[in-house]
Amino acid sequence: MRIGVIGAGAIGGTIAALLDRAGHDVAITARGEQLETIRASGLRVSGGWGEHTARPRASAVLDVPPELAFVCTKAQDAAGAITANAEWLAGIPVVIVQNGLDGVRIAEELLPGSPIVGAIAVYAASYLRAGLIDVTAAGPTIIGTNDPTRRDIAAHVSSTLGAAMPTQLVSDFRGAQWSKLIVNQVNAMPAITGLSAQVTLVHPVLGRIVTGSMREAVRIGFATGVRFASLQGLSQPLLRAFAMAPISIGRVLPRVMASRMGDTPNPGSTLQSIRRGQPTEIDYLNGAVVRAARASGLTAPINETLTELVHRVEKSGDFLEVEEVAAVFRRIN
Ligand SMILES: NC(=O)C1=CN([C@@H]2O[C@H](COP(=O)(O)OP(=O)(O)OC[C@H]3O[C@@H](n4cnc5c(N)ncnc54)[C@H](OP(=O)(O)O)[C@@H]3O)[C@@H](O)[C@H]2O)C=CC1
Ligand SMILES: CC(C)(CO)C(=O)C(=O)O
Repeated sequence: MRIGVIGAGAIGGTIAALLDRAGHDVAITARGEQLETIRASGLRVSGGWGEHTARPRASAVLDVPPELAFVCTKAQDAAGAITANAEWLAGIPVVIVQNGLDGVRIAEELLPGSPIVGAIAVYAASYLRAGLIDVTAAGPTIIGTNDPTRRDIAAHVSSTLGAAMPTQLVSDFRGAQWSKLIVNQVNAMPAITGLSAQVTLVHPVLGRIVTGSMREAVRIGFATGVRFASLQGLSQPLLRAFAMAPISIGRVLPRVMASRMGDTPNPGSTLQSIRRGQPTEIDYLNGAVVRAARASGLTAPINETLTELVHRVEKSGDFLEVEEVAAVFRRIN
């Protein structure tokens, strides 16, 4: 099948390389050094699913019509990337592989004639340098749609991608997005401190703050009627217990999440953006929790503060020491 992958970073690069290995005719879009390198020496993926170097067709915007496309940019770049490729995306199934809550809705607004399918990566990948991606923890890609008339297209996407890497089809995509949003509470602290997700989750001070932000996000989800999907060890009953238990017991969950991440230090996709001097996706992660809270007349002070601190590091380029982070959170408690 002719498959377009828009944005060949950590996730798009993995999807493109593995679809190529599965025998598909893959065209990618990329920019700058990434585009030059992939054109010159291909796209190499290593780690969780083995080694493969793909030599996909590579351009700044698609220049051949795909039969299926994956949009794999960070949330803040998706609208621009979709608009730039709209000519070739019209009328074909478009899969939005993105964290946060808004990706599918925005794509549906931009591409009213295309069936949009949502995807959530439940694996971890690092964009090490141009043309080189490392899968640091393998896991499935969750595929779904909230539109019952699009379920057959979601199933088709799941079986196509499933021949290249593990997929899981879900009926409640919104519930899966919210569960992943809770997992993505692990992203902010590495971006603020420069430490790995594993280190921050088990850290006595930082891990307690992350536990607080996760509990805040879960409570807001419940208050706004979310039914959390079972994903990465999280489930509706577990999250209910997590939100209600004393924080000392709640601390167990981030520790379990850290152990599930394996030994390779996981910077998370947000710290990877900071390290490259790029804007982060934080307004679509902790920021999404803040917006959901406001829409229901609630507040999310921990998520709001984490969002502000990530923006501070984005601007200054300087990570915060643990004591500085602790002092900020003492002020809001
Ligand atoms: N990395 C991970 O482990 C995981 C990431 N995710 C999620 O997956 C999504 C993608 O993240 P990730 O792969 O890490 O992000 P990356 O930043 O590694 O990759 C995004 C790529 O999109 C490119 N891009 C942006 N705009 C355009 C455009 N208009 N045309 C062509 N290319 C473009 C970027 O290029 P440039 O560098 O030039 O900006 C970059 O190469 C995010 O929502 C993230 O939260 C989910 C689970 C795990
Ligand atoms: C869960 C995690 C941290 C995996 O890397 C992720 O989704 C991300 O990096 O955005």
